[in-house]
Amino acid sequence: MSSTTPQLGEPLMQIRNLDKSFGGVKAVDNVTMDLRAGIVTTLVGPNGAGKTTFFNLITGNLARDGGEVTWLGRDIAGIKPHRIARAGVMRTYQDLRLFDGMTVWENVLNATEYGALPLPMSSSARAERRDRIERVLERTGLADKRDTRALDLAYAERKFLSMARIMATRARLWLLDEPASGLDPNSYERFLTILREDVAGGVTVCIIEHNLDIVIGISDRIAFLDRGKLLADGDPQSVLNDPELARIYFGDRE
Ligand SMILES: Nc1ncnc2c1ncn2[C@@H]1O[C@H](COP(=O)(O)OP(=O)(O)OP(=O)(O)O)[C@@H](O)[C@H]1O
Repeated sequence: MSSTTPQLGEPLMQIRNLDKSFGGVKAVDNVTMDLRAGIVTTLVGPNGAGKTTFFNLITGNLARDGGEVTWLGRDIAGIKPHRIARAGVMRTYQDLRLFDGMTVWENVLNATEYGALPLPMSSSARAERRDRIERVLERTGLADKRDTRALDLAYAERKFLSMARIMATRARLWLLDEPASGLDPNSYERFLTILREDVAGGVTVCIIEHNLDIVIGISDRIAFLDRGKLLADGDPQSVLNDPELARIYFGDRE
């Protein structure tokens, strides 16, 4: 897939009338939204709202029932997840999906092989990639753990390894599924710093998050899903101050 260079605020990914049902459950119901260059969009909503299913649909992990998803103007229907990743759309998973028997270094290296890199690589490209991984390990606090197996890392280190895998690629869109859940305050600050730096460097982020402090701390825009439907999509204050959405979010609906 080729790539063009959208300017700040232009749509990178356009999602139109996206649908997915599991049996009788409409997990994603006619969702239309844009993910715009350089913008942090937070997906919020109660458990079972369809947030992870939405990610699975736009990364090619699940086949949609209907609707359209374009990346840099091209329809990505039927394209395999690894090819969508290579085109610049990378994700994390709630359950992280690290390679537990591989070291930190090997986990990150593996991700760069699925990221938006031209293959095969010249020796200078390999050296550049090595430097990039070094820098990412420094920023995520994993430099001293490079030879440690993922299995032997602490909880927060595993979360950062899943971030490092994305950071080391040249992905332009990061889809993060609860990346900060359960982090201690120091780790959380490190996470926010990384996110802010990389967004300033041009990365676009869509993040699923339940913690409202985090949502307020990072969002340019909030998309609110409930029972598969996109109920709101706008600036953080207007979404968070909507009493009806608060009722749904906090479980006090009629
Ligand atoms: N593979 C599947 N098979 C059947 N039903 C599914 C499947 N995946 C999701 N669902 C259902 O689709 C709906 C949306 O689930 P999804 O996991 O996308 O919600 P979510 O907003 O990510 O929830 P949470 O915040 O709890 O992670 C739920 O009713 C869920 O039970």
